[in-house]
Amino acid sequence: MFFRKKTESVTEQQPQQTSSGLSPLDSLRAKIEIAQLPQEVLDVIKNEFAKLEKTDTSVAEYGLGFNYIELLLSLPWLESSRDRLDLIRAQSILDTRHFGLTQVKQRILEFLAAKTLCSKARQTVLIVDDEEIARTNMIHILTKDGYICHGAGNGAEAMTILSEEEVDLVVTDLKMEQMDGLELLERVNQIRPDIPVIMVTGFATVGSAVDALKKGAAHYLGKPVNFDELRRTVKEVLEKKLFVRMGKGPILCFTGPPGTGKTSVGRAIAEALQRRFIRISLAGLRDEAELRGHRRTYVGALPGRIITELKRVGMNNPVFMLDEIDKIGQDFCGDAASVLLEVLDPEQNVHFNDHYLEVPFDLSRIMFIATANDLSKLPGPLLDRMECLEFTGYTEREKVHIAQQFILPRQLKLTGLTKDMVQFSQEGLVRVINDYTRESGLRHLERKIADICRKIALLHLKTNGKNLPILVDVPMVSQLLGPREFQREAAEVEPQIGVATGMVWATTGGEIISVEAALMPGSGTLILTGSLGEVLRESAQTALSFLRSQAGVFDVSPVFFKDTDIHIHFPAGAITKDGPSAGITIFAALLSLLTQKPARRDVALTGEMTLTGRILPVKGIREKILAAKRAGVQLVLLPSANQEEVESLDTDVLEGIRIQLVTNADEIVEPVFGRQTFILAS
Ligand SMILES: Nc1ncnc2c1ncn2[C@@H]1O[C@H](COP(=O)(O)OP(=O)(O)OP(=O)(O)O)[C@@H](O)[C@H]1O
Repeated sequence: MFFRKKTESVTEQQPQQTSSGLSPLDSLRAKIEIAQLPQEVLDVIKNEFAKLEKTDTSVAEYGLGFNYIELLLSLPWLESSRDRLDLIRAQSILDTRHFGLTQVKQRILEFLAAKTLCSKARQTVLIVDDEEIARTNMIHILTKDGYICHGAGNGAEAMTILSEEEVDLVVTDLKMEQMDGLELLERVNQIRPDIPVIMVTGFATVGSAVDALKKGAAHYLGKPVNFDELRRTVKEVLEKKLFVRMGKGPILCFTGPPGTGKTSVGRAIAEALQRRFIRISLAGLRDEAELRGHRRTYVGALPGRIITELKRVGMNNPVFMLDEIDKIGQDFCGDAASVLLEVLDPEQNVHFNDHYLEVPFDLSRIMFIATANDLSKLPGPLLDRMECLEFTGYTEREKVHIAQQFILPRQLKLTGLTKDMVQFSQEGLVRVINDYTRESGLRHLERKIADICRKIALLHLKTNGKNLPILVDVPMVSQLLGPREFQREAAEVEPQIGVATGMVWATTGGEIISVEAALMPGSGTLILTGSLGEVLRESAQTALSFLRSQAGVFDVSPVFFKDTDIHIHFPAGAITKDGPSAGITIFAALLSLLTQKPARRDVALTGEMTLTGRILPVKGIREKILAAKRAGVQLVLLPSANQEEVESLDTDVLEGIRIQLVTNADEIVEPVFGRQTFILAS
């Protein structure tokens, strides 16, 4: 056996001889000899291999060292796919895969346009050499490769050119009159640290090379210059710079409720660019080591998920989606924001340190996209670096359209059915959307349609293909999916005393909540229950105080809180509720309770309330209106300050629902309780 004892699980997988007849060690040596890797990685591998040769195959370190070298050899250090920067094609891919999302698509195309221009701009190289022939030859070779080249005979001339021209790279001789290469390097580092310098010299010694690299040279070439090596090095250094430049700018972060197309748009971007696509979920990530790997000294150490995924796809420039970045575990061990910034920031991720690898890996070529349902959960420094694109919930009409155009064809294909075998009526789809799903996105709708397709496939086989095509209309939907799962709760319940309908924004999109208030003998205590955050508790206090201070205006007893307790409850404990936007709904529930007048349940409210009864603007208007429509609400009361947002909404969103804007708390009385229900004291 090749490995024994402690590394038994590794042992069994390692053959004594490879299929080529070589021992595993010889086979590894052969792989190292032909490997095309960056020099610093090769150095580490060779070092490690030398240790391996001296290690007894029976000890655990042998297996660990072997696996380590194999991993280093298998990573895509230099393998990148060539970007296809064709905007018309990108637009067509985005359009054929996704309905709507106009603003998101537009922003993505702008993003790709900037990248296209950036990648097409010619880069400029400054060649500094006192030997005219060497300088001219280098200029000739690099000009042929498409670079704009300038020449200088010494460091001083080079500094003049640098002050006048935009230069991307300096290639300089070491020994020169007036100002030599090292001094030039130091000056460039001081005034333009973003310009890399490649040092070329005929007096190549290890000492001078180390000196130049220590002072910050990007590379070191011996003289006479091997032109192939020069071209390769210049290309490598400039490409790196270009990737950093292209990667600069904000990181895209897709936000919005689940199932609104964030992941599939990410996939479409990868397809448009012809890059590989990786998606990892950060939900519940607890330990920095899951991203960055464990140090090799730990038993069972492994590289982190980023490196593991790069190895899997074999390219170093995929579109990498960091899903649910807002759901990193609360008990994260280490500083989540700084790890993510190190991964995402092109300035820092050029030298990404995976603890297992020990050699920095360059992540700057990767196009990272983050997704989040709730931006408020993101640490500030991280949020600052991101450009957020909002994916909003879909209207019923949009859902029907997407189901017909995208989801249905996909599900029919997956179940082996065709359009000739099964047809969905529009009403059938609307029934599925309204009675079997309650969501902003399309996740459950897709699941329900898949469910129907599977049932029809079974029916088809049982009946030997008779009764084709099967029409999925309203009765068929009920027959296949059983009793409806959701009710239009606002439309179908009677008005009740002490209960008002509100709209809240949750990470799953807009939601309808009912706020319940009850009065009981007590000592003037306000009891609040139902997964409430601190801000919401304060809103309840404010609404109560406003009502107490204005008791006469609203025709309630001025001492209603003397020998009583008031309990306000927010059912649907699973939705965590916070934020000030329920203030006006709490007020409506309290007013109903204290005046003993039932509040209309098909009127939904949202708005922050001040102690003087003013109604302040709130967020998530579109999502809240969509949620109200899903629940069968007839009239929505919104703060007047949200008027502009309401006016910018698509007609599709506003169809089938009435909107009334309100500025003060007393304006809600008539719509919620009906005309002349009780008299407001003037
Ligand atoms: N505008 C759209 N056009 C066509 N299909 C869509 C659209 N939006 C979403 N879909 C489809 O809905 C399904 C769910 O989308 P996706 O997985 O991308 O959602 P998501 O926003 O990433 O959800 P989560 O936040 O849960 O990860 C996918 O099958 C996707 O193709």
